[in-house]
Amino acid sequence: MENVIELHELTKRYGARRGLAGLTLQVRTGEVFGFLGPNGAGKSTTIRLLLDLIRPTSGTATVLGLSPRAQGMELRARMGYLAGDFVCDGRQNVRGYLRFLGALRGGVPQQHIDDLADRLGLDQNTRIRKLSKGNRQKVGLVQAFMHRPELLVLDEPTSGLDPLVQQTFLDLVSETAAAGRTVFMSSHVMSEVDAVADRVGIIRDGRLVALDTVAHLRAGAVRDVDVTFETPVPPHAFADLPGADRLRLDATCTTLSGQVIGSPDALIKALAGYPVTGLRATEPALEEVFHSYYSGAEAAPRTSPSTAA
Ligand SMILES: Nc1ncnc2c1ncn2[C@@H]1O[C@H](COP(=O)(O)OP(=O)(O)OP(=O)(O)O)[C@@H](O)[C@H]1O
Repeated sequence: MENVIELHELTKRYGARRGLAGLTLQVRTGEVFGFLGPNGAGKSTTIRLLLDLIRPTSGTATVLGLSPRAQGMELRARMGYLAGDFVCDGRQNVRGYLRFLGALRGGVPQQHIDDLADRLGLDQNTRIRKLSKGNRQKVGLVQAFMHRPELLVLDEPTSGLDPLVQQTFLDLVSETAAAGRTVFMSSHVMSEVDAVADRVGIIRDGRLVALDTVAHLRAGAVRDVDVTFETPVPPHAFADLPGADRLRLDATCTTLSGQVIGSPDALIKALAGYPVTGLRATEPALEEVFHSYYSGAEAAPRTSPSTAA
């Protein structure tokens, strides 16, 4: 199966409100797909439609080759799901609750549960209602991963988790993908999507506004650079570089500063002809690329006030 999720012209209206407006999207087997978008964009609506928790107004969704509506039971056994508003029965302790869910899924080895709980730092002896928000979220993560499903659908999975646990979560996602399984996760945290996703879809007002590989998005991202030279370089030394209008040589011709879009390869090769004493380059600001989609602009490079070198 090439595509684990296939959405075709999926539309959901809530009365007069629009939840989704004709979403067409494919998620490939074995990829980590990051689903991004501002508040109210339609991420949770999409995810609920995948699980048949709500029904579309029109359009179709196919998950693992099955219909969420007609084959929901089979589908849920093969999926792991973490809801954005994960709630669980507060009376049980964590171990009892996870065992119960494992039994519902046809039996999950206790070792899987214990390993996940240990890695996430979740005490299974605590009563669920006594858990903090972050620890409840860990319960949600364990139950989503514990049966090693073919497809994980995670709605805002790191909400409430501290940075160390977030990193453990990212490791779990990477290991899942390495094992050939698929992860579809919504997120507001661009850095985590940047860290683990193969592809990113950005949704706004119920529509897909961008769909690309993270590598490709990064190729259009901006780096700030500063270079200092031991002796002055010719005033037009870098004027022929692609994007040279974003680079500025100072009056003494000993400092070059500005921005590079995408690969810095051409700049590095041009610098090799001169005595460089200092070089600073920031990580590509992928967040800016995302934000340009969020706010409605195309992913155009930001405009620069700098003058040509
Ligand atoms: N049960 C509902 N009744 C009415 N409108 C709804 C309902 N659920 C969602 N909506 C509307 O549908 C749109 C999409 O909401 P959705 O929850 O899918 O967005 P989201 O991208 O998950 O947002 P967030 O990041 O805030 O969780 C919003 O305008 C929201 O107000």
